[in-house]
Amino acid sequence: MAAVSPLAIEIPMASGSIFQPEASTDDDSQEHLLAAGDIEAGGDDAQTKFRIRNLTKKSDAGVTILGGVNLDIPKGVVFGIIGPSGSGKSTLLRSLNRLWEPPPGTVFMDDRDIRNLDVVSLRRKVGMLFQIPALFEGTVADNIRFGPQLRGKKLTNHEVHKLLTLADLDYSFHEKNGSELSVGQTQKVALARTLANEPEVLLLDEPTSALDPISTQNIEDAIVKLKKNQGMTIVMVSHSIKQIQRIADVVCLLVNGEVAEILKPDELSQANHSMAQRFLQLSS
Ligand SMILES: Nc1ncnc2c1ncn2[C@@H]1O[C@H](COP(=O)(O)OP(=O)(O)OP(=O)(O)O)[C@@H](O)[C@H]1O
Repeated sequence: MAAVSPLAIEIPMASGSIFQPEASTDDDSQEHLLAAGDIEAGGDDAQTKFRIRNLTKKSDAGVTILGGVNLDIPKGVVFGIIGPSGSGKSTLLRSLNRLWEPPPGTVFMDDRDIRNLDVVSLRRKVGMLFQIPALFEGTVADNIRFGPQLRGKKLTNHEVHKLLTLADLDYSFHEKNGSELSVGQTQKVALARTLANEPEVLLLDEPTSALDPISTQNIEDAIVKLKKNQGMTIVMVSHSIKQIQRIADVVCLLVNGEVAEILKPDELSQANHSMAQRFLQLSS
Protein backbone atom coordinates (compact mmCIF):
# COMPACT_ATOMS: atom_id res chain seq x y z
CA MET A 1 0.00 0.00 0.00
CA ALA A 2 1.25 3.47 -0.82
CA ALA A 3 2.78 5.72 1.76
CA VAL A 4 0.52 8.67 2.14
CA SER A 5 0.11 12.09 3.53
CA PRO A 6 -1.32 12.69 6.98
CA LEU A 7 -3.17 15.57 5.41
CA ALA A 8 -6.15 13.36 4.99
CA ILE A 9 -9.65 14.62 5.00
CA GLU A 10 -12.46 12.62 3.60
CA ILE A 11 -14.15 13.85 0.46
CA PRO A 12 -17.94 13.86 0.73
CA MET A 13 -19.91 11.63 -1.59
CA ALA A 14 -21.92 13.27 -4.32
CA SER A 15 -25.19 14.28 -2.76
CA GLY A 16 -28.09 12.54 -4.43
CA SER A 17 -25.76 10.27 -6.36
CA ILE A 18 -27.65 7.40 -7.91
CA PHE A 19 -24.53 5.29 -7.74
CA GLN A 20 -23.57 3.23 -4.81
CA PRO A 21 -19.85 3.04 -4.20
CA GLU A 22 -18.44 -0.21 -5.49
CA ALA A 23 -14.96 0.41 -4.15
CA SER A 24 -13.77 -0.95 -0.85
CA THR A 25 -13.22 2.01 1.43
CA ASP A 26 -11.07 0.57 4.14
CA ASP A 27 -10.03 2.98 6.85
CA ASP A 28 -6.40 2.59 5.96
CA SER A 29 -6.82 4.07 2.51
CA GLN A 30 -9.26 6.77 3.57
CA GLU A 31 -6.75 8.31 5.91
CA HIS A 32 -4.63 9.52 2.98
CA LEU A 33 -7.27 11.45 1.17
CA LEU A 34 -7.15 15.18 0.83
CA ALA A 35 -9.97 17.39 1.95
CA ALA A 36 -12.21 18.24 -0.95
CA GLY A 37 -13.61 21.12 1.07
CA ASP A 38 -10.14 22.67 1.17
CA ILE A 39 -9.95 22.76 -2.58
CA GLU A 40 -11.37 25.41 -4.83
CA ALA A 41 -13.67 23.42 -7.08
CA GLY A 42 -15.40 24.72 -10.18
CA GLY A 43 -18.65 22.91 -9.38
CA ASP A 44 -21.16 23.48 -6.60
CA ASP A 45 -20.06 20.72 -4.26
CA ALA A 46 -16.72 19.10 -3.95
CA GLN A 47 -17.31 15.48 -4.92
CA THR A 48 -15.01 12.66 -5.80
CA LYS A 49 -14.57 12.17 -9.54
CA PHE A 50 -12.03 9.34 -9.40
CA ARG A 51 -11.49 6.91 -6.59
CA ILE A 52 -8.34 4.83 -6.98
CA ARG A 53 -7.82 1.83 -4.74
CA ASN A 54 -4.69 -0.28 -4.46
CA LEU A 55 -3.74 0.34 -8.09
CA THR A 56 -0.76 -1.82 -8.83
CA LYS A 57 1.26 -2.50 -11.95
CA LYS A 58 4.38 -4.54 -12.45
CA SER A 59 6.46 -4.76 -15.60
CA ASP A 60 6.86 -8.11 -17.35
CA ALA A 61 10.19 -8.40 -15.55
CA GLY A 62 8.39 -8.04 -12.21
CA VAL A 63 9.51 -4.47 -11.52
CA THR A 64 6.93 -2.39 -9.66
CA ILE A 65 5.63 0.50 -11.76
CA LEU A 66 2.69 1.38 -9.51
CA GLY A 67 2.79 0.04 -5.99
CA GLY A 68 -0.72 0.11 -4.57
CA VAL A 69 -1.85 3.68 -5.26
CA ASN A 70 -4.79 4.96 -3.20
CA LEU A 71 -6.10 8.33 -4.26
CA ASP A 72 -9.28 10.36 -4.46
CA ILE A 73 -9.40 12.96 -7.22
CA PRO A 74 -12.06 15.57 -6.47
CA LYS A 75 -14.48 16.74 -9.13
CA GLY A 76 -13.99 20.16 -10.70
CA VAL A 77 -10.39 20.74 -9.67
CA VAL A 78 -7.03 20.92 -11.36
CA PHE A 79 -5.22 17.92 -9.91
CA GLY A 80 -1.48 18.01 -10.49
CA ILE A 81 0.75 14.95 -10.55
CA ILE A 82 4.47 15.49 -10.17
CA GLY A 83 7.42 13.26 -9.43
CA PRO A 84 10.76 12.08 -10.74
CA SER A 85 11.09 10.49 -14.17
CA GLY A 86 9.90 6.89 -14.18
CA SER A 87 7.83 7.30 -11.02
CA GLY A 88 4.67 6.13 -12.78
CA LYS A 89 2.92 9.45 -13.48
CA SER A 90 1.94 8.68 -17.08
CA THR A 91 0.92 5.14 -16.19
CA LEU A 92 -1.37 6.48 -13.47
CA LEU A 93 -2.82 9.08 -15.86
CA ARG A 94 -3.40 6.51 -18.58
CA SER A 95 -5.25 4.23 -16.20
CA LEU A 96 -7.99 6.85 -15.87
CA ASN A 97 -9.27 6.35 -19.42
CA ARG A 98 -8.04 2.79 -19.82
CA LEU A 99 -5.21 3.57 -22.20
CA TRP A 100 -3.56 1.26 -19.74
CA GLU A 101 -6.19 -1.20 -18.45
CA PRO A 102 -6.21 -1.04 -14.65
CA PRO A 103 -7.19 -4.27 -12.90
CA PRO A 104 -10.93 -4.50 -12.10
CA GLY A 105 -11.90 -2.92 -8.80
CA THR A 106 -9.12 -0.35 -8.74
CA VAL A 107 -10.30 2.77 -10.62
CA PHE A 108 -13.79 4.21 -10.12
CA MET A 109 -15.26 7.22 -11.88
CA ASP A 110 -18.38 8.67 -10.28
CA ASP A 111 -18.34 5.53 -8.12
CA ARG A 112 -18.44 3.16 -11.07
CA ASP A 113 -15.65 0.74 -11.83
CA ILE A 114 -14.30 2.06 -15.14
CA ARG A 115 -13.66 -1.52 -16.27
CA ASN A 116 -17.46 -1.91 -16.40
CA LEU A 117 -17.93 1.16 -18.63
CA ASP A 118 -18.00 1.21 -22.41
CA VAL A 119 -14.45 2.18 -23.31
CA VAL A 120 -15.41 4.45 -26.21
CA SER A 121 -17.81 6.52 -24.16
CA LEU A 122 -15.33 6.54 -21.26
CA ARG A 123 -12.67 8.03 -23.54
CA ARG A 124 -15.12 10.64 -24.81
CA LYS A 125 -15.88 11.65 -21.23
CA VAL A 126 -12.25 11.44 -20.19
CA GLY A 127 -10.31 13.19 -22.94
CA MET A 128 -6.55 13.04 -23.09
CA LEU A 129 -3.93 15.36 -24.45
CA PHE A 130 -0.51 13.83 -24.99
CA GLN A 131 2.87 15.47 -24.71
CA ILE A 132 3.55 14.82 -28.40
CA PRO A 133 0.23 15.19 -30.21
CA ALA A 134 -0.62 13.63 -33.56
CA LEU A 135 -3.26 15.02 -35.89
CA PHE A 136 -5.33 13.06 -38.39
CA GLU A 137 -5.00 13.77 -42.09
CA GLY A 138 -7.02 16.75 -43.29
CA THR A 139 -7.47 20.28 -42.09
CA VAL A 140 -7.52 21.61 -38.57
CA ALA A 141 -11.32 21.96 -38.82
CA ASP A 142 -11.58 18.32 -39.99
CA ASN A 143 -9.65 17.27 -36.90
CA ILE A 144 -11.85 19.30 -34.58
CA ARG A 145 -15.05 18.02 -36.18
CA PHE A 146 -13.94 14.39 -36.13
CA GLY A 147 -15.13 13.33 -32.66
CA PRO A 148 -18.57 15.00 -32.71
CA GLN A 149 -19.10 13.64 -36.24
CA LEU A 150 -18.71 10.10 -34.93
CA ARG A 151 -21.72 10.85 -32.73
CA GLY A 152 -23.69 12.33 -35.63
CA LYS A 153 -23.07 15.96 -34.70
CA LYS A 154 -21.70 18.41 -37.23
CA LEU A 155 -20.00 21.35 -35.59
CA THR A 156 -20.83 24.74 -37.07
CA ASN A 157 -18.10 27.15 -38.14
CA HIS A 158 -18.96 29.20 -35.08
CA GLU A 159 -18.39 26.19 -32.81
CA VAL A 160 -15.07 25.42 -34.50
CA HIS A 161 -14.13 29.08 -34.03
CA LYS A 162 -14.99 28.94 -30.33
CA LEU A 163 -12.92 25.80 -29.81
CA LEU A 164 -9.94 27.31 -31.62
CA THR A 165 -10.20 30.44 -29.49
CA LEU A 166 -10.37 28.34 -26.33
CA ALA A 167 -7.18 26.60 -27.40
CA ASP A 168 -5.45 29.93 -28.07
CA LEU A 169 -5.55 29.72 -31.87
CA ASP A 170 -6.77 32.23 -34.42
CA TYR A 171 -9.74 31.12 -36.57
CA SER A 172 -7.55 31.39 -39.68
CA PHE A 173 -5.99 28.09 -38.61
CA HIS A 174 -9.14 26.13 -39.42
CA GLU A 175 -8.13 25.72 -43.09
CA LYS A 176 -4.54 24.73 -42.42
CA ASN A 177 -3.25 21.23 -42.78
CA GLY A 178 -1.58 19.43 -39.87
CA SER A 179 1.74 19.35 -41.72
CA GLU A 180 1.84 23.17 -41.81
CA LEU A 181 1.80 23.52 -38.04
CA SER A 182 4.53 23.80 -35.44
CA VAL A 183 4.55 21.34 -32.55
CA GLY A 184 3.08 23.98 -30.26
CA GLN A 185 0.28 24.81 -32.71
CA THR A 186 -0.38 21.10 -33.19
CA GLN A 187 -0.70 20.75 -29.43
CA LYS A 188 -3.31 23.53 -29.38
CA VAL A 189 -5.29 21.90 -32.21
CA ALA A 190 -5.16 18.63 -30.29
CA LEU A 191 -6.58 20.46 -27.27
CA ALA A 192 -9.41 21.95 -29.38
CA ARG A 193 -10.11 18.51 -30.85
CA THR A 194 -10.29 16.96 -27.39
CA LEU A 195 -12.56 19.72 -26.11
CA ALA A 196 -14.88 19.22 -29.10
CA ASN A 197 -15.99 16.00 -27.44
CA GLU A 198 -17.18 18.00 -24.42
CA PRO A 199 -15.29 15.84 -21.94
CA GLU A 200 -16.04 15.85 -18.22
CA VAL A 201 -12.40 15.19 -17.49
CA LEU A 202 -9.25 16.32 -19.23
CA LEU A 203 -6.06 14.30 -18.80
CA LEU A 204 -2.99 16.31 -19.63
CA ASP A 205 0.46 14.75 -19.93
CA GLU A 206 2.91 17.64 -19.87
CA PRO A 207 0.65 19.66 -22.14
CA THR A 208 2.82 22.75 -22.46
CA SER A 209 6.28 21.21 -22.75
CA ALA A 210 6.42 22.17 -26.45
CA LEU A 211 4.97 25.66 -26.00
CA ASP A 212 6.59 29.07 -25.62
CA PRO A 213 5.95 31.00 -22.39
CA ILE A 214 3.08 33.12 -23.81
CA SER A 215 1.30 30.11 -25.30
CA THR A 216 1.90 28.25 -22.05
CA GLN A 217 0.23 31.03 -20.11
CA ASN A 218 -2.71 31.10 -22.51
CA ILE A 219 -3.19 27.35 -22.23
CA GLU A 220 -2.93 27.54 -18.45
CA ASP A 221 -5.59 30.26 -18.48
CA ALA A 222 -7.78 28.05 -20.67
CA ILE A 223 -7.37 25.14 -18.25
CA VAL A 224 -8.38 27.28 -15.29
CA LYS A 225 -11.40 28.62 -17.22
CA LEU A 226 -12.52 25.09 -18.12
CA LYS A 227 -12.49 24.25 -14.45
CA LYS A 228 -14.23 27.43 -13.32
CA ASN A 229 -16.80 27.81 -16.09
CA GLN A 230 -17.59 24.19 -16.87
CA GLY A 231 -16.66 22.42 -13.67
CA MET A 232 -14.29 20.23 -15.65
CA THR A 233 -11.95 17.96 -13.72
CA ILE A 234 -8.40 18.31 -14.98
CA VAL A 235 -5.65 15.85 -14.11
CA MET A 236 -2.30 17.14 -15.22
CA VAL A 237 1.15 15.58 -15.18
CA SER A 238 3.79 18.28 -15.23
CA HIS A 239 7.50 18.50 -14.66
CA SER A 240 7.15 22.18 -13.88
CA ILE A 241 6.65 22.82 -10.18
CA LYS A 242 6.01 26.47 -11.02
CA GLN A 243 3.23 25.52 -13.42
CA ILE A 244 1.66 23.28 -10.80
CA GLN A 245 1.83 26.11 -8.30
CA ARG A 246 0.19 28.48 -10.79
CA ILE A 247 -2.82 26.37 -11.66
CA ALA A 248 -3.25 23.22 -9.59
CA ASP A 249 -5.61 23.06 -6.61
CA VAL A 250 -3.99 19.96 -5.20
CA VAL A 251 -0.78 18.11 -5.97
CA CYS A 252 0.03 14.45 -5.77
CA LEU A 253 3.71 13.64 -5.48
CA LEU A 254 4.48 10.23 -6.90
CA VAL A 255 7.75 8.54 -6.02
CA ASN A 256 8.69 5.02 -7.13
CA GLY A 257 5.10 4.24 -8.08
CA GLU A 258 3.70 5.27 -4.72
CA VAL A 259 1.86 8.35 -3.49
CA ALA A 260 4.49 10.05 -1.34
CA GLU A 261 2.51 13.19 -0.53
CA ILE A 262 -0.74 14.92 -1.32
CA LEU A 263 -0.45 18.64 -0.77
CA LYS A 264 -1.82 21.99 -1.73
CA PRO A 265 0.54 23.72 -4.18
CA ASP A 266 1.61 26.36 -1.69
CA GLU A 267 2.55 23.62 0.79
CA LEU A 268 4.94 21.78 -1.51
CA SER A 269 7.96 22.99 0.41
CA GLN A 270 6.58 21.18 3.47
CA ALA A 271 6.81 17.74 1.85
CA ASN A 272 8.05 15.17 4.38
CA HIS A 273 9.20 12.38 2.11
CA SER A 274 12.99 12.62 1.71
CA MET A 275 12.93 11.78 -2.00
CA ALA A 276 10.11 14.28 -2.48
CA GLN A 277 12.10 17.00 -0.72
CA ARG A 278 15.14 16.32 -2.88
CA PHE A 279 13.05 16.32 -6.03
CA LEU A 280 11.41 19.59 -5.08
CA GLN A 281 14.71 21.24 -4.18
CA LEU A 282 16.30 20.26 -7.47
CA SER A 283 13.22 21.21 -9.51
CA SER A 284 12.67 24.68 -8.12
N1 LIG B 1 4.44 -1.46 -20.49
C1 LIG B 1 5.55 -1.31 -19.76
N2 LIG B 1 6.43 -2.33 -19.64
C2 LIG B 1 7.53 -2.20 -18.91
N3 LIG B 1 7.85 -1.07 -18.26
C3 LIG B 1 7.03 -0.05 -18.34
C4 LIG B 1 5.82 -0.09 -19.10
N4 LIG B 1 5.20 1.11 -18.99
C5 LIG B 1 5.98 1.86 -18.20
N5 LIG B 1 7.05 1.19 -17.81
C6 LIG B 1 8.10 1.66 -16.92
O1 LIG B 1 7.43 2.10 -15.77
C7 LIG B 1 8.07 3.23 -15.21
C8 LIG B 1 7.07 4.35 -15.08
O2 LIG B 1 6.77 4.85 -16.38
P1 LIG B 1 5.91 6.18 -16.57
O3 LIG B 1 6.01 6.58 -18.02
O4 LIG B 1 4.56 5.97 -16.02
O5 LIG B 1 6.71 7.19 -15.65
P2 LIG B 1 6.68 8.77 -15.61
O6 LIG B 1 6.74 9.16 -14.19
O7 LIG B 1 5.53 9.29 -16.41
O8 LIG B 1 8.06 9.12 -16.31
P3 LIG B 1 8.49 10.46 -17.15
O9 LIG B 1 8.42 11.60 -16.17
O10 LIG B 1 9.90 10.14 -17.55
O11 LIG B 1 7.56 10.60 -18.30
C9 LIG B 1 9.24 3.53 -16.12
O12 LIG B 1 10.39 2.95 -15.56
C10 LIG B 1 8.87 2.86 -17.42
O13 LIG B 1 10.00 2.46 -18.13
